[in-house]
Amino acid sequence: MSGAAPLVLRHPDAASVAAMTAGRLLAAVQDAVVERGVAHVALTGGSMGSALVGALAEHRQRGVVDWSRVHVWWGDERYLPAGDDDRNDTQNDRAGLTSLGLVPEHVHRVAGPDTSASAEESAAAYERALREHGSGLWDVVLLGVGPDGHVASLFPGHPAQLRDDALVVAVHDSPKPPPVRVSITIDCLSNSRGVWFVVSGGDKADAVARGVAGAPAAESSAAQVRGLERTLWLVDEPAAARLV
Ligand SMILES: O=C(O)[C@H](O)[C@@H](O)[C@H](O)[C@H](O)COP(=O)(O)O
Repeated sequence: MSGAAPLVLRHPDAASVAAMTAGRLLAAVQDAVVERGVAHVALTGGSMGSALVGALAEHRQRGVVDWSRVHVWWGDERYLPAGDDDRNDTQNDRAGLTSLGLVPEHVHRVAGPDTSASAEESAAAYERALREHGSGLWDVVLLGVGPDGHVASLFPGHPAQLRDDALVVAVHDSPKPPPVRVSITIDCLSNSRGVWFVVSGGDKADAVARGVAGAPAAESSAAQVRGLERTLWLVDEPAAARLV
């Protein structure tokens, strides 16, 4: 398994994971903007994804970042109309994303059925946007982790999990509702300086242990993703319960 070995950072609870990750992300984004003039971050859905955005929006030091130079993307999106309550970007917006000072053109949203004919068409469009507006290397990819070890919309044992013929794929019959999604692939997620897993809750303890240990793909999508420079597992104590 190539990439940086996982580094586990334990926190007392979910709020602490979100707050500490927000501080780390501000620093990483500031470094990227100062060093390279731009930062590309892939956000995650789920409760920890929105908790992180909320912590960013409330962070007293959020103003240190020139947000006009930051591009945000989503590691996955539910294939639902723009503004739908169950979309990851809608939930992130409501958590405070739109208060950061991002340039709307740098907030790269996945097309839903209201602006695309299919999830496949939406995935192809998102891939084109990545190739055209991305930097070829993520600065930070943020990933929540499901109890089954899924990340983004890549589920162990699902046909889309190990697709390596595209950067972005359509996902049907998702075990986690809603059933149709668009997801960045494992290879593309791994093409990042940093991959940061943000995980809380005892129901994730097995998934965290398998992810950190490098379990096979049939048991863990998380274990297949590592950053080129850093792989961080930002977890609370309940989620760390099965770590040796
Ligand atoms: O679209 C999604 O559902 C998310 O991207 C998904 O991958 C999420 O990150 C995990 O299911 C963890 O979700 P929680 O943090 O809510 O447990």
